[in-house]
Amino acid sequence: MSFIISSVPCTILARSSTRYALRVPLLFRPLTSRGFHAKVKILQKKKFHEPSKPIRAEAVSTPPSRNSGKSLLLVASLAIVTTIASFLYQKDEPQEFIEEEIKMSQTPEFTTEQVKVIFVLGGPGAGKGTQCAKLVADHDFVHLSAGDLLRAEQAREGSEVGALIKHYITEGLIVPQEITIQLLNTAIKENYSKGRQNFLIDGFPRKMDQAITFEEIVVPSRFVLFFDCPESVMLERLLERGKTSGRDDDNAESIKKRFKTFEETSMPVVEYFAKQDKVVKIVCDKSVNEVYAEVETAIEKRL
Ligand SMILES: Nc1ncnc2c1ncn2[C@@H]1O[C@H](COP(=O)(O)OP(=O)(O)O)[C@@H](O)[C@H]1O
Ligand SMILES: O=c1ccn([C@@H]2O[C@H](COP(=O)(O)OP(=O)(O)O)[C@@H](O)[C@H]2O)c(=O)[nH]1
Repeated sequence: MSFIISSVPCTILARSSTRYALRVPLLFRPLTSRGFHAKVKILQKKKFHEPSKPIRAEAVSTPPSRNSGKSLLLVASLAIVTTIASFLYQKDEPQEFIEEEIKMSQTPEFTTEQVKVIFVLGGPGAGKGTQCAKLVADHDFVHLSAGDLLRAEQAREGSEVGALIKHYITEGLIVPQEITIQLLNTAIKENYSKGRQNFLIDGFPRKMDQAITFEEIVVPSRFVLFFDCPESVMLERLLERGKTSGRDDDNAESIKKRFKTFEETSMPVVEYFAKQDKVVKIVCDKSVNEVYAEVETAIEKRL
């Protein structure tokens, strides 16, 4: 098997860590696989548990007794061991996973003939879900909303990542790509096995790492529908949606955070695809049907 570590363009690779390049192929494993769970456990530890205090700190605060020569030696040894252990703990992956990851190739799971993906991007409340629903009603598309998949996983009984997802969504942050891409990849595979080939991937990718990883290991996208909408319009729509959506993040505080994340983290993704001439911009501050007319034209031209 060839040892291709990454085909990411150098400029992008330079911005990401080497460990990122090694990490990517974990996503080929099913949601229940050992590798995925190991990765998720690492994520949970990183986000929700402070590393335990080194024993050294407690030892120093205890005054040594007179015949404490041996104890001091023991404490010193423990301090060294603890420091080494905590250093190792901070390192993400156990070595065995890194080695396993390097061995896996990075050919996308599907060709662009097998699976046609349109990324649907735009700020929160821009109307992505509304337009996707209309496309599904009129055309042969599978609509995969990354947010819906994450919310379903969050609500799934026994999910090991439910709490983690809830935290990220409420804070308006982007859930680690390992989770989202795994969910999308599984959904695409399931639908492809039933003969479905056209996919609207709604609200994804929202971060550069997701964009690169998905195209490298799942399938390159055909093009991007980008819903361009003023924040004031999105805010009004989200607050209205919040009255009935039951979503944890359709409230003023979360919305503010989501806008910030969109500008800082997701707009660079739109710009990245725009440089590849893959973005069709849709002005969405119009009626649903007017927006839809533009969307249909774009689909006819680009798919
Ligand atoms: N063109 C539009 N004009 C007015 N309201 C809209 C329009 N498009 C969507 N909405 C409403 O705005 C809210 C957000 O739309 P939604 O499709 O859920 O956005 P997104 O998926 O981008 O977060 C929904 O309540 C929806 O009914
Ligand atoms: O690829 C994704 C898509 C969504 N989210 C999270 O899910 C939330 C809701 O996304 P969704 O697309 O459902 O709603 P929108 O904010 O576009 O209305 C986002 O704010 C993120 O916290 C994420 O982490 N990664």
